[in-house]
Amino acid sequence: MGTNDVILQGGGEHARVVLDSLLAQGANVIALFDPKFSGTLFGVPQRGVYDRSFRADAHAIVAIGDNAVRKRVVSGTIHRFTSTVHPSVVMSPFAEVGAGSMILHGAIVQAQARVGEHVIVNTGAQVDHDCVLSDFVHLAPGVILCGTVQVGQGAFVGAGATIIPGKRVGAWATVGAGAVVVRDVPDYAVVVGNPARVIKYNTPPL
Ligand SMILES: CC(=O)SCCNC(=O)CCNC(=O)[C@H](O)C(C)(C)COP(=O)(O)OP(=O)(O)OC[C@H]1O[C@@H](n2cnc3c(N)ncnc32)[C@H](O)[C@@H]1OP(=O)(O)O
Repeated sequence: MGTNDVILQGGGEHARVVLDSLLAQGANVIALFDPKFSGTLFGVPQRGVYDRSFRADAHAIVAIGDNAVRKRVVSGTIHRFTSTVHPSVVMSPFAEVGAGSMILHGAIVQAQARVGEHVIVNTGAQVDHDCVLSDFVHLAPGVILCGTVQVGQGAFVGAGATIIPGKRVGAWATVGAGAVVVRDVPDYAVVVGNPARVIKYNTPPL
């Protein structure tokens, strides 16, 4: 019993690295909830559909990579949220990380960066000084955010993309893998290439 006890919503691919991160931190992960899975994952029981009454004292993380799905599942979760920061992360003591966020293996979060709630900073991603990440953002592996970049709610930045200082990625926008963002990205825009250009627009999430 106690605040070190954690449950995960989600049992798929992203949940594996989140579970790995929590176990490396010494968290006591007591259950995974996902209707698609049963059995165990890394020794943790997978209990199927989310049980709102299960161990109300435990904390939760929604370990789902898709930003819109993660937002929806967060709104249906009544457990209090915790976050995970893998021990290999370089985290400035002057950075902030919100509840439910996942700062994964080898990431760097620099001074005065502000990471919102339910954000994923994936393997080896770099968030430099004074960046602001809104809730439900996902930075894929190897992303580089230079200083003072802003990323709007629900935006997804693909693997290895770079965003130069001071630019803004709009809400629910998508930055393609390997893109170099040199000007602001509008809300919902999908941008690719170097320099990144808009190729289409995402549908706003329900
Ligand atoms: C641990 C983890 O794995 S976390 C997950 C990490 N995942 C990623 O980083 C995935 C990033 N996703 C991408 O880059 C995708 O290609 C997206 C989201 C940009 C576009 O995907 P889709 O909407 O399916 O677009 P689609 O594949 O139809 O491509 C549309 C056009 O853009 C081009 N394009 C797509 N992605 C890129 C890219 N990253 N860079 C340059 N051009 C691209 C395509 O070649 C195509 O061009 P064409 O119309 O001339 O043929």
